[in-house]
Amino acid sequence: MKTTGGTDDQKRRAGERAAELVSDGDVVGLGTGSTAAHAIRALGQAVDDGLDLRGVPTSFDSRALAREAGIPLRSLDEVDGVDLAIDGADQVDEDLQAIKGGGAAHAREKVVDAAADRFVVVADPSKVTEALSRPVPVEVLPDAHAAVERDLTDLGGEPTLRRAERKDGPVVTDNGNLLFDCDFGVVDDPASLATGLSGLPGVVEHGLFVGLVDTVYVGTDDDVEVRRRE
Ligand SMILES: O=C(CO)[C@H](O)[C@H](O)COP(=O)(O)O
Repeated sequence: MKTTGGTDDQKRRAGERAAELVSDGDVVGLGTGSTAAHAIRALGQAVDDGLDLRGVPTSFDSRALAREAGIPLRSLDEVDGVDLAIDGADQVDEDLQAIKGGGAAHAREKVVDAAADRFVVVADPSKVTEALSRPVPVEVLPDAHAAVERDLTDLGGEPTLRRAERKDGPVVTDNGNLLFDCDFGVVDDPASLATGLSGLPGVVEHGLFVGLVDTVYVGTDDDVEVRRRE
């Protein structure tokens, strides 16, 4: 369930500008998706030019891309901390609360992004909204999917099992789990919905990122707009 209302140029501007934040010696969380990919490629170029950094990938795809770009990689348990994480988002509101998981990678993304001293979202203008309203991705243990589906409905959502596009059957995440996209309409109180979702047995992780994002880089047609959490 990918959305991509913005242009590749807008995404590239955001990703490349965020990559400039990385300093020599940094450990960098490498996000997933088409916008974060621009940051990964720019970091690969910086490594080529002599920058010393280690990347912590958030998904199968970001690992493959970073490897191809020549970025030295580490897993989260091999580093003492993460200086900066750069990742995309499906929607981000005025308080820098975000919905992620369009690429089904939000569980690992949340672990890496939350571990970072600074978490920067890179986005195009189509991702910026007054209030979060996209369906929230919810990763679930396969054996629990029927029970979680009922619980999500009880929470006021309309869950849809995400199905694979080029295979019969559901999307299976990098962690071997299933995924619901759960429509809650406009999310008036993301923090309380996040608490409710985290409390459901069988839920591995949900795509609401509340209180985690420090800065958003929005690539426009000719510049990058920077939004910071107050
Ligand atoms: O959360 C994500 C993956 O799980 C992505 O960061 C999000 O879907 C944005 O992707 P893109 O930059 O391609 O629009």
